[in-house]
Amino acid sequence: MQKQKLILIGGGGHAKVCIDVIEQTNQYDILGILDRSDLINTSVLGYQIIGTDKDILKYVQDGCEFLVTVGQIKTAKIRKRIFDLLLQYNAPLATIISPRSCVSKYSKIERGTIVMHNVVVNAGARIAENCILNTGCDIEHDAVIGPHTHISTYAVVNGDCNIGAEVFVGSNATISNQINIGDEIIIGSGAVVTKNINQKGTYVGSPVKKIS
Ligand SMILES: CC(=O)SCCNC(=O)CCNC(=O)[C@H](O)C(C)(C)COP(=O)(O)OP(=O)(O)OC[C@H]1O[C@@H](n2cnc3c(N)ncnc32)[C@H](O)[C@@H]1OP(=O)(O)O
Repeated sequence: MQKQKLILIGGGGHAKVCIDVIEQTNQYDILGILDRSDLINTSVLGYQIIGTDKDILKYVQDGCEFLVTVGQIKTAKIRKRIFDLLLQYNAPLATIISPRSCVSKYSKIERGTIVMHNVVVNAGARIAENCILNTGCDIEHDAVIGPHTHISTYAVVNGDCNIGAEVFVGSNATISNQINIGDEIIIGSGAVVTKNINQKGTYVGSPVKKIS
C-alpha cells in the first residue's frame, strides 16, 4: 500500500518523538521538515529540513498532509500560529496515533493531534485539534481536551474533566475527576488539581497553588 506523504513543521526535540511514532504507524512517508531558513539542509533523525513555512503551499499542491511538530510548554502560541497558517492554505492535517497506544473506539480525536506511545484514551473522551497527548498520559472516560493543548508525559486527566484550549499539563500531574480547567493555563509537573481553575496563570504543587 502506498504511504501518505507527510511534511512536519518544526525540527526540535518534540519532532524526534513524533518521527519515532509516525514511523511506527507505517502509514506515512515523511518527505521532510519545514523550519527556520538557517536550518535548511540540516537533518533530524535522517529527515532533512527542506524549507520554511513559506513552502507550505507547494507541498499542499503536491498532495502532502502536515503535522505541527513544534513542542509546547509555557505557551501554545507558536503551535497555534502554524496550525492557523495551515488552515489558511487548506492544508490537510494528519492525525497520528501510536500503534502502541490504547485509544478507545468510543473516543474521538481531531485532526492535527498526535497520540504518543503508551497513551490511554478511554471511552467517551474527546480530544480537539492540534493537541499533544505525550508519552504515557492517561485521558480517562468522557474527558474533553480543548484545542492546542499539551498533556505531558505520564499526566492523568481523570473522568469527566474538561480541559480548555492552549493548556499545558506537566509531566506526572494529576487532574481529579470532574474538574474544569479554563483556557491558557499552565499546570506544573507533578501537580495535583482537585478544584476547578478558571483564572489564567501557572499553578504548581499538591494541591495546586497559583504562582504567576
Ligand atoms: C517530553 C517532554 O519533555 S514534555 C515537557 C515536560 N516538562 C514538564 O512537565 C515540566 C513543566 N514545567 C514546570 O513544571 C515549570 O516548573 C513551570 C512551567 C510550572 C513553571 O516554570 P516557571 O514559570 O519558569 O517557574 P520557576 O521555575 O521560575 O519556578 C517558580 C517557583 O515555583 C516552583 N516550581 C516550579 N515548578 C514547580 C513544580 N512543577 N512543582 C512545584 N514547584 C514548582 C519553583 O521551585 C519556584 O519556587 P521558589 O520561587 O520558591 O524558588
